[in-house]
Amino acid sequence: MHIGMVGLGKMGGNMRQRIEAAGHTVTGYDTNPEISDVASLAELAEALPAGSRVVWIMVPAGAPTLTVLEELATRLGAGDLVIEGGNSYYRDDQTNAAMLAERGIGYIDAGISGGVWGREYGYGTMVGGSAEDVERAMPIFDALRPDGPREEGFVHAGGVGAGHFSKMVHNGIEYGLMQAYAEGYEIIASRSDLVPDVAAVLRAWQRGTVVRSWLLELLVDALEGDPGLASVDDYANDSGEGRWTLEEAIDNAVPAPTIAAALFARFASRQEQSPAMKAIAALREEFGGHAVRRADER
Ligand SMILES: O=C(CO)[C@H](O)[C@H](O)COP(=O)(O)O
Repeated sequence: MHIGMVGLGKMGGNMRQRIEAAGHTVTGYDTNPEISDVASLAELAEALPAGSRVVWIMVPAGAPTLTVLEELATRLGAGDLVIEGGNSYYRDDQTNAAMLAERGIGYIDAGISGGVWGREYGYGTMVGGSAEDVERAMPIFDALRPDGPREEGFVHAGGVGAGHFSKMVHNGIEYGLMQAYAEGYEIIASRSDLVPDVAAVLRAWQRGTVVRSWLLELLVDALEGDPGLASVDDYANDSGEGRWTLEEAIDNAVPAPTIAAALFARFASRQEQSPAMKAIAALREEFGGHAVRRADER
């Protein structure tokens, strides 16, 4: 197949290489002219066969994705297909698909997991859209997914939105798993008098144990590269998927305390001081006369 790829950053650029390694042709567009094959989205559309163009969008979620979609709506036409591969909110997919459908342009939302390692190991791929559109793009999905049985690295999860919905929940789980490993790491590290090499314990968990996983391997790699994670600040950002997962849990009255705690722990990491903990310390003093550590005693 010959497809267009919009966004050639660390995800799109690597995905392009994996698609090409499988024998397909990719014409790429990026706002960075040094890595772009064409100068504009208009040129990208011209480089592909009209009426059967497939264009994969791999740019940051939100405004950048919407900007590309709005321009592609004017550059593509009936019979063409857009695959949106960023971490977009699944309800936005439904709006975007309706906007493109008015022009006869198909739409697939693709949740992609694999990070910077995906080029080598393949990308776990979750898609939403019509059976016809998904079938048409299947050679590309097959190129991207990990080697092995298709159903263990790819799913056509449902209609438009189902791919990004599945990826959103995947990322919510990611929050909870990372938080559990991080807390376990801190508890072991707090007893360096008893266990002097925390990384050795985590490394030993990589085989045979019930908590072995790729995230655990990555944590061991990080600790081996930077013992004690000395160069990393204790500040954790989030890109929105954990929040959306929790909004969905609330809307459907699904208890999700682990994912909620993991998200709130990230919020706490961004505070220099905690107004809530100040209030707790002040209240303990008010009702019980309990000692308060003053701000200048830090
Ligand atoms: O999709 C991913 C991994 O599966 C991204 O790395 C993820 O979006 C990072 O999310 P956050 O910034 O919220 O931790």
